[in-house]
Amino acid sequence: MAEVTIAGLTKRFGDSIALHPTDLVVEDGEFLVLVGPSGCGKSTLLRMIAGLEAPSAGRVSIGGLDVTDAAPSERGVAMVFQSYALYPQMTVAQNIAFPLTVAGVPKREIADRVAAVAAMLDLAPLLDRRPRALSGGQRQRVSIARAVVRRPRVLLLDEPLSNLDTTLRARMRHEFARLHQQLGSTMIYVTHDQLEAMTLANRIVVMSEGRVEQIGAPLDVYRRPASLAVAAAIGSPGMNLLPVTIVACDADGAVVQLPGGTAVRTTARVPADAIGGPATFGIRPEHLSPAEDGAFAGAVELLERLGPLSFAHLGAQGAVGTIVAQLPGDRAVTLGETLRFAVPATDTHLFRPDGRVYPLILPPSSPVR
Ligand SMILES: Nc1ncnc2c1ncn2[C@@H]1O[C@H](COP(=O)(O)OP(=O)(O)OP(=O)(O)O)[C@@H](O)[C@H]1O
Repeated sequence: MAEVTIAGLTKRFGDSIALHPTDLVVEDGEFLVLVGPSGCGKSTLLRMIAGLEAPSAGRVSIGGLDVTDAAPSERGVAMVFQSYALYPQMTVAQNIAFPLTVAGVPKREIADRVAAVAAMLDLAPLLDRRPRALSGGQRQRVSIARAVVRRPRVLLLDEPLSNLDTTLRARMRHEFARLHQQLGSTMIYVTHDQLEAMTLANRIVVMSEGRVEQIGAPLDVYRRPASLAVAAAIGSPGMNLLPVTIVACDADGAVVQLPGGTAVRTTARVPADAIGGPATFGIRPEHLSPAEDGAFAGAVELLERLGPLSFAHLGAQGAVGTIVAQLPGDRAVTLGETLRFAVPATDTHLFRPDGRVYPLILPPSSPVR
């Protein structure tokens, strides 16, 4: 078993707090992704699990054993970093074998294990090469092979793809998904790339300013962000955000006034004392549906054609940045043209002034789309 449990884990650097007290249970065999903006504490949390950083408070257990005071080598974990420090004078096979050689594993077993890992990561034809004769993606695969050859109970990955180009990143994302299926080991993966988080994770942990903001399955977090910080971290292009005034709330939810004066319905439940007050209204680009008589209008300032779909950037009064609407790829659009969109109440989000989301009113029978 390699469940990872952290309890009250905290890290201070002098007067600043990199990680506020945090509790988290990573299930055995789970692929957990820590995501969030630069400086939010992802690497610090990972390094404390690895034993590379000592916590200021709190405990770390792996497989039911408290390892808080154990050396990194005694934890049964392996870590893959963004920069893959391979030994230049060694061949690929020797690089992969290195941790086993150091541990005194018999030569015959080393050869078998290196061959098995090389086959898993498509490195077999490259075993006799030196690192300088490899591409970036191949080098990163060697560093992953070197980590997994030890058969760690937990594999920790800190932005392992951030030095690679887009095509290689996509390919390596598939490799990680496959590797996880084959190894079945617990994986904790740090990234600031929400696409990696969405596609790889069993569960995402969204962090902001040294705190866990939300934990959940990728689609649940995408559909129901618990705060503005989560809405900003998950989704590309991001959620459209507009400052609004709450004008009413009835059994179906709150009605808000957009900066241009238009009233829009939401399914948010707000307390009576919030009526008349400010809030932040959110809607994702794919939920602004073109409609002649739609409540929301904006002039097209920029059009990004991606092929199957396009993103129209609209000038909109009071918006945080431009408003982005997703359109069919073949939709004819002229720059400067004003487009109108319906704003379906069930696809809206409403955030309190402190950034937390207002709860939603949904009839018990209605499925969460
Ligand atoms: N050794 C250190 N000494 C002082 N402050 C540190 C140290 N390491 C990290 N920090 C601070 O702790 C905070 C969290 O850093 P951390 O590296 O965990 O963030 P991150 O979310 O992994 O960011 P990134 O995506 O940029 O790697 C940051 O404010 C950082 O400046």
